Amino acid sequence: MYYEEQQNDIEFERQSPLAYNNYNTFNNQQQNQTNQFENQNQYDDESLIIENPLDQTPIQVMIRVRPQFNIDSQSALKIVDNNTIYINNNENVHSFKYSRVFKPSDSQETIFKYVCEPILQHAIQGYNASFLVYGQTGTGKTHTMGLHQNNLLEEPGMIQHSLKFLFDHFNNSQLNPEDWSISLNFLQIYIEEIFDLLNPNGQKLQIREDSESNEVYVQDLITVPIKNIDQAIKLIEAGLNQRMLGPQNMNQYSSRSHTILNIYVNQRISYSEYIVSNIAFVDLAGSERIKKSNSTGIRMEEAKKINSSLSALSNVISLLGNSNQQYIPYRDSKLTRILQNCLNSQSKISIIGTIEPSEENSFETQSTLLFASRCQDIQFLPQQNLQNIFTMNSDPQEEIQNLKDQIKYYQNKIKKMSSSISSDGTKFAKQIIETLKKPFTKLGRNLKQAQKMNEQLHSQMKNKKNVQYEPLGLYQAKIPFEEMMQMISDGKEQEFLNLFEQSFEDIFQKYGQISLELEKLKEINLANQSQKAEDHQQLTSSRPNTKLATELIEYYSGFSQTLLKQLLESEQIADTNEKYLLEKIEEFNQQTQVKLKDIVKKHNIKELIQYVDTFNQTNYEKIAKSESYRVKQLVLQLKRKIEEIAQKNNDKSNTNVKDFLEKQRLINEKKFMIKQSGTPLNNSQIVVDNRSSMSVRSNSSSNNLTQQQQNQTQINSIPKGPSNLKQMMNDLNQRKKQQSISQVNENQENFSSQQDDNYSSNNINNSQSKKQSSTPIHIQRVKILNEDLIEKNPQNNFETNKLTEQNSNIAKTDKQNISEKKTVQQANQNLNKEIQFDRSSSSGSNKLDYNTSSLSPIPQEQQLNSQLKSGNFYKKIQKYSPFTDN
Ligand SMILES: Nc1ncnc2c1ncn2[C@@H]1O[C@H](COP(=O)(O)OP(=O)(O)OP(=O)(O)O)[C@@H](O)[C@H]1O
Repeated sequence: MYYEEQQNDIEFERQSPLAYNNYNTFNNQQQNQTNQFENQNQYDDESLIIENPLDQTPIQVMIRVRPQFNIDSQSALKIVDNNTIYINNNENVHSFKYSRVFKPSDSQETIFKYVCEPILQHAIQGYNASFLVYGQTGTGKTHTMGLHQNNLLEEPGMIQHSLKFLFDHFNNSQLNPEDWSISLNFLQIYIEEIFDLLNPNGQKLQIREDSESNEVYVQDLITVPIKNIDQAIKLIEAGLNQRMLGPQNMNQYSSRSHTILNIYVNQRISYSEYIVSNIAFVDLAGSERIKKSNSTGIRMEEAKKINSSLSALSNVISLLGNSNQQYIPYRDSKLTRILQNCLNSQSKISIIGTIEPSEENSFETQSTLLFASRCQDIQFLPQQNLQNIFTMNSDPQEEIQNLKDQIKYYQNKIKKMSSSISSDGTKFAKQIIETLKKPFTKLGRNLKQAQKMNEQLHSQMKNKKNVQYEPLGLYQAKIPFEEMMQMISDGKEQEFLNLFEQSFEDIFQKYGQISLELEKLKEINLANQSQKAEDHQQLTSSRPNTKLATELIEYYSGFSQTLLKQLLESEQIADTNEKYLLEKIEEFNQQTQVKLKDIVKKHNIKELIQYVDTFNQTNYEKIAKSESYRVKQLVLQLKRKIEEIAQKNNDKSNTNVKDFLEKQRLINEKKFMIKQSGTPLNNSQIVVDNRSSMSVRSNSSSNNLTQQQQNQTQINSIPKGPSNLKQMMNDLNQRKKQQSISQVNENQENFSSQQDDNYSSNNINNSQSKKQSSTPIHIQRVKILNEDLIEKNPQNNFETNKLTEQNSNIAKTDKQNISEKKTVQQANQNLNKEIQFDRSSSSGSNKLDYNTSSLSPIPQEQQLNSQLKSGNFYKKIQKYSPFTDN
């Protein structure tokens, strides 16, 4: 029964893709009456939210747009509403519709609420479910899943939220703890081989099928029962350490394998009955074009396998929705085979295509959008070619809003960062101690040796005559590491710093004492002429100074390297040039060593401590803040961009308004003049009253001359002389000319005279307005000769309107002309491309048999548009497979 309902849903969508919105709204209305899931009511305001997954289609396809990192690049995307997105792929603008389009500002929590929660509700009733993230490398698949190795708890994604949801659900349920359990396994498919991420011995695993239940399973894959979310996180963390990552041109930490985390929910529903549901979280490897990523060798092999398995996945998913399809090619790839239990029409499948806005990746973005469309098995909605209807981001307010959203997102990130700085501080202090432990212990050992040696010398001295010498005391220094650690754990940072400084000073004082003592011994020795040469030798070489100095330098460079490494790691996002980093480390080490050697030589403990302090402080601050600094910079840049856009918009609208008002004024005057005359200029005889009056007489009967000739004659017959109107017309002509020049300059447009001619012959109105506007008109006063004629004669009215129209054309800027020409040119180009494409294509069905030369520009454009509307154009785009490297 349920299956039948689902099939009906699918059929409905297939028959009427356009009605998808209505269907959802209708569906929501129905569900509102019988909504079993009270806790989902909070999303009722969103009309297209999945309210009750049981009544929905098995596949939900969504798009998540990542924030744009490269803000210098133009955005190729426009999110129209919760379901629609436009992409501008440089040639055309295409529209796509999905169950949901998530904006860059949508949080991880929002994704969980909309994508996972309804499906998990379904899963805990015993159904299988799968969540898949698909997209170009670096667009946020791993982020969406929450599988970034060091961020499992800091930026929880779908997995962490889902685990929490499941544990919360069962802990608060009526079920006895022994009647439910959750377990998980974690695997990766790398170059078509399966590896268990929870089993470090790295054996390749095989897929098997249970002969009785026909269930597919991975042999020897370890499934671990988990009691709480902490255990789960630890397991996932351990698994992620084994995941295949590869430095990829497009993403530094690119995942080169498909990763599948299976969560199994077991529930005992009666004395003898259990239900088990399998929820699969699939982080697909990043799709990429091999050419663009410059992959070679093993990377190329990886990329090929990734692309072919993604292709198989797309096939399987698109066939699932087809009720007539008997055979689903699960065996085409390991990915589809493993997911067989969750990828079927009885399970819930949720696919998120991840994309990013920048223009340079628009090709890949379009591939993801096409893949997603194909998966939802809903025919593409009629693809409007929106070219020249709107320009991407043409609305500055919208662009500003978009940037503001981004700022909000980054400001939240900064807030989070600053709250984590103090915990970073504790982490950092612990690291310092760990780093210090070794060199301090060594220093302690050195001191012991020095003390021993000193005692020896002391006894030697004692035996010598005339020597006045008292040893200074014990030199052994104990560093209270345990105590320090405790202080850090208790958050007593100040106390720790005091103790640290004190111990440090203590050890250096002792070091100083030894030096002093040895100096003294040396003096005595030298004073004692009887001292043998070898005694002297022994004394000098055994000075612990050198040893200590070396130790110190070693310790400091080790320590500083650790700091530097952290610093550079946090800066890596900003600069990933490895050579540059190595040089920086080298330079830094040299500087530190020189400085330290210098300090050690001087035995200046205070300076040394000071140096360490400032060094630590500046570096620590840098480490802790470099990331937030980067983000702050980004926010600043975004704000500047907003100002720029607002400024531009202001300037533009100001000039637009001024221009518009001026033009309006001139046009009105002209209209007024014509109205007063009652007869259009081009169809009347103008009688000039030399005593500053001019009469216009209807001339509809005297039509021997062509319209243009008449105009010209009439205009030429107007006596030249200064007047306001003349001035105005001249001004208008002048301004139009200037506007046209600047417009042309601005757009770098160069139309050949040939094109101009062609164009003007096809556009009489424009050519006339051009000619009229470029001819100075000298009118002093216009007098109506025959008012009645105009009122009574419809022909005259028509002509008046026509002239008014022509005159208003004068005020049309050349910009419009240019853009119209552009439309025509572009349409021509597109059509030519299409025709070429079709000629080279073997498929005859879409073949266009246009004779380009016989077509005037405007009909060509119409044909192209109708072709686009009928879907032919789109079908061709569909032929492109996102996985083949063209
Ligand atoms: N929605 C988002 N908001 C903020 N940052 C994001 C978002 N999506 C991705 N990122 C950041 O972008 C970078 C790349 O994301 P991620 O590694 O998740 O991409 P991916 O698609 O999994 O790439 P690959 O396929 O190469 O593994 C990461 O630093 C991640 O934190």
